[in-house]
Amino acid sequence: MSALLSARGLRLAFGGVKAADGIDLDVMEHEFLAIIGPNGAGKTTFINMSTGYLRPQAGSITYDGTHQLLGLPPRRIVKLGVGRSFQLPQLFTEHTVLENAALALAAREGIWRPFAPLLRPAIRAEAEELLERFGLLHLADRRADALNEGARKLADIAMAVALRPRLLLMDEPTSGVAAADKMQVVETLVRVLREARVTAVFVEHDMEVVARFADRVAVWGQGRIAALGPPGEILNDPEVQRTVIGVVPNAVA
Ligand SMILES: Nc1ncnc2c1ncn2[C@@H]1O[C@H](COP(=O)(O)OP(=O)(O)OP(=O)(O)O)[C@@H](O)[C@H]1O
Repeated sequence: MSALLSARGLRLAFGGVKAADGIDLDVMEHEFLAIIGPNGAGKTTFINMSTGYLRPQAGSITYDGTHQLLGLPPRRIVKLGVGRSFQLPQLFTEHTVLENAALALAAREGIWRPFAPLLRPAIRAEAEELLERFGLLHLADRRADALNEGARKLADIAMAVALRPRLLLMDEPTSGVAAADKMQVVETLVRVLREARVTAVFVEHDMEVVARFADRVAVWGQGRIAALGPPGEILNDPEVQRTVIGVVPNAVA
């Protein structure tokens, strides 16, 4: 496996707060890498720096061996194959799930006229196929603001997947999802992303989700990576259990 994303020496301070204090990280092609850590550790900042939403004061982020991401605007980074989802889903709430999917596909194709996408049979068919993969086809005609949080999160990630990313960075893909729905959402995500051979980085506070989803776990603490390794090792590390505030990790097989 080779590194798809390589971060080196990332530094970013907001006043006296060091949100990134020397981040070195390789994300390996096809892996699912979880980022865990206490509130304010700099997890979202790393995603924001990798996707063009924040520019570090020092360091580099190389994508696919050749592309230097720093300084590129978010849209260019998406075009290179780096997608993201946000903690709060970014759907067009007054549109249906099918319209949202079609709009994402149309954006990928450079079609920006509102409503036109669904008039194109090829886009409509691809939108339906996308929703089918995410188990959302039965909700195609539902307005996005009428979905429960689990479906909303999946629909949001479906829009990111519509852009055909090679690397997808997800900020808390299960936050706000009812406990009863959480594992179903995770199972769907794992299946779709594995099938599409997408490399995934995701920030997560639920250690059960991390144990189920991650190949490796990176522990963030005060802008630094405090530990990195397989979930069985990291989640059972007493130091990690102590420092990842408010989380008592379940035993991992
Ligand atoms: N745009 C900004 N301006 C000022 N301070 C910021 C900005 N973005 C982040 N910070 C600060 O940087 C630190 C790291 O924030 P970040 O959101 O990356 O943490 P996090 O680990 O994602 O936390 P959480 O788990 O609560 O989402 C925090 O102290 C935060 O207040």
